Amino acid sequence: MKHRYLIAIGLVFLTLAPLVLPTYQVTLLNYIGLYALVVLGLILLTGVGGMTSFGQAAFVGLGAYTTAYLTTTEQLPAWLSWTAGSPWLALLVGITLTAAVALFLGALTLRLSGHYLPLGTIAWGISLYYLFGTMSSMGGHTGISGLPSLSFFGLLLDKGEKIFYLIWVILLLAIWITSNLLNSREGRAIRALKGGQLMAESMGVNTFRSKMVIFLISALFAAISGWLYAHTQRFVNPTPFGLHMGIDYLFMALIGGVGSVWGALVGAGVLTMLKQWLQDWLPLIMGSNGQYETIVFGLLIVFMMQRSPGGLWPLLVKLVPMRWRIQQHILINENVDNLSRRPLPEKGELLLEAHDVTRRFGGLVANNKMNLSLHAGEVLALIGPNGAGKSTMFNQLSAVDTPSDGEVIFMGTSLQGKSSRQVANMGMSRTFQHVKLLPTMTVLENVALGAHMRGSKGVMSAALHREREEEQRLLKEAKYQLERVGLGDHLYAEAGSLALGQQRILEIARALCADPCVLLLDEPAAGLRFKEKQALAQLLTKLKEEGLAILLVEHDMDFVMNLVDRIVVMEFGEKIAEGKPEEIQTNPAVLEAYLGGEE
Ligand SMILES: Nc1ncnc2c1ncn2[C@@H]1O[C@H](COP(=O)(O)OP(=O)(O)OP(=O)(O)O)[C@@H](O)[C@H]1O
Repeated sequence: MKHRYLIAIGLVFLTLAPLVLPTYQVTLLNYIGLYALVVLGLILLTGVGGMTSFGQAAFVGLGAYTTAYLTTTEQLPAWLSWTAGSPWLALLVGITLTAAVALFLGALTLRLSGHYLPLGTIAWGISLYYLFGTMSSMGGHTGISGLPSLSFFGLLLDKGEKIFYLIWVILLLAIWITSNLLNSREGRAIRALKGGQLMAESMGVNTFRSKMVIFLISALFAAISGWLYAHTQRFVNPTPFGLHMGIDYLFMALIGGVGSVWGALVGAGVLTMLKQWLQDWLPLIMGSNGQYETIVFGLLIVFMMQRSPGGLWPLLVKLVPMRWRIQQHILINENVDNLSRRPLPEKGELLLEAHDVTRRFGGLVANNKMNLSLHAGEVLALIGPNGAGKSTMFNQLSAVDTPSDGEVIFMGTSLQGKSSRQVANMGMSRTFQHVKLLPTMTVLENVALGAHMRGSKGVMSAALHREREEEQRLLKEAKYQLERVGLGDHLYAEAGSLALGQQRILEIARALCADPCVLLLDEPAAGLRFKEKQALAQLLTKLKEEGLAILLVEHDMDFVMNLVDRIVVMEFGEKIAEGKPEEIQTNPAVLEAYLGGEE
C-alpha cells in the first residue's frame, strides 16, 4: 500500500507548508487550492460528463459577490437581515443562490447538444460578469472592499497562513467527495454520459438528471471557491470572474488532465506557478509589459493536446513505479445478499407485440405494417437482407424510435409516448449493432451499469460512501453475469482492450444485469469465433429455458437456424415470411430475397 505513503507525504507537506514557506509562496498555494476547487468541478463536468463549460468563473463570482454583499452592507433588506454579516451564513445563502441559478441555467442549456452548450456557457458567463459590474449595490466595476476575515470556532483566519488550512481542507474534502461519487452507481451513470445518451438511457439512466447533478456540483464547488477567495482577498471586483478566467480554468483542467480528479490539482498548480513565473520573466525578455503569458498558454495547450491529450496527470502516474500505484481493483464482497429478481412470466406468455408498425423517413417506408409477437421462453430471429428495415424495427420495439403508424405493446402496455428508459424499467434490455461501451472503464463497471435500475442510493449517499453495501450487491451481480457469459477472467480489464466479439458478449452481460424478461440482441454473433458462437448459443438456450424471451437480429444463418424457435423474415420494410427455421429454409419468397431465386 505504498500509495498511502505518497498521500501521507502530501499531507505532511500541507501541514508544514504555512509554517516553513515564505508568505509569498503560501499565497501562491492558496490560489492553487482555490483554482483547483473550480477545476475539480470542471473535470467532473467536462472530463467525465463531456460537457464543455466556459462559464465556471461566473459561479465563482456568484459565491464571492454574495458574501461580499451580505457581509459589508450596513442596512440589509429585512428578509436577509438574519444573515447579520456572518460569512458562514453568507456561504449558506451563496450555495442556495448558486444552486437555484445552476438549476435554472441547467434546465435551459443542458438539453442543448453539440457546440450550443459551450456557447450557452459563454453567454451566461458574460451576462453574470456584466451584472456584477453594472449593479451599483455591488460596487460597479470598482467592486466591494472591507470584507471581514473568516473566523473558525473563535480562531480568526486573517492571514494567508491561517486560511490556507481551511482552503486545503475544503479542497481535499471535495476531491474525496468527487472520487466517492465517481466510484459509485451514480458515478457510473455520470460516466455513461460519454458513451452516448442512447446507451445510457437504455440502461435506465436518466441522462438529463445525471447532467444536472454534475452541473450543480461543479457550480457549487466554484461558488465555495469564490466565497473563500472573497474572504482571502477581502475585496472583490468583476475582473477575476470574467470569460477570460473561465477559459483559464478550462486550460487548467486540460493541462492537468480531465481524466482524473488529481488533474485539477496538477493543472491549477502548474498554470498558477507558470503564470507567475512568466509574468516575472516575459516582460524582461520581450522588453515591454503585456499579457504574453496568455500566448504561451495557448501554445502550451496546442502542444499538450498534440503530445498528451490526457494532460499531465497520466504522464506523472507513469513516472511512479508500478508497485507504488494505487491498486485499481475493486474488491467484491461475496457475502452480501444477491439483488432481488423480478418474477419471470409464465412460459408461453405473450410479452411483446407489434401491430401494423409503420415507420416512414420522409418518402422512404423503412417498416411497412409490420406485425410480430414474442413469447416468454422463446427465441425469435428477425432476419432479412441489408436495408430490409430490421434495425428500424428493433428501434420501434425498444422505444428508441416511435412508429409513424401502428403500435408496439409490451407486457400489455402500449409503448406510445414511452421513453427507452421507461421501457428498460419495465423489463426490456438490449444490446447494440455498433457496440456501445465505455472503453476506459473496466469490464466489471461496464456491466454493473446494466444494474443501474436495481439500485436506489442517490448522490448524497454516494458522495459520502454511505452506499457501500448496495454497491457491493451491484458489483456481485455484475461479476455473476460476467462469469455466466464466460468473461469471468476479464473483470478488471479495460473494456476497450477486449476483442470485438468479447465486447458484444459484454453487452449481453450488461443487458442481463438489468434482470430483464425480454432481451433484444442486435447481431450478437457478429465478430465471434466458432467456439464463441457455440458458447453464445448455449447461453441463449439456457436463458430461454429459464423463461426469458429473446429477439435477435442476425445475419449469421447457421447460428440462427440452429438456435431459434421462430423466424420473421423482412424485405423492403415488409414481412415476407414467418415460421420455424425448417419452414423458412424452404420458403420460396425467402430464397428469392436472399439468393435472387430458387436454385
Ligand atoms: N434515421 C433514418 N433516416 C432515414 N432513413 C433511414 C433512417 N434509418 C434507416 N433508414 C433507412 O431505412 C432503411 C432500413 O434501414 P435499416 O437500418 O432498418 O435496415 P437493416 O435491415 O437493419 O439493415 P442492415 O442489415 O444493413 O443493418 C434503409 O434504407 C435505411 O437507409
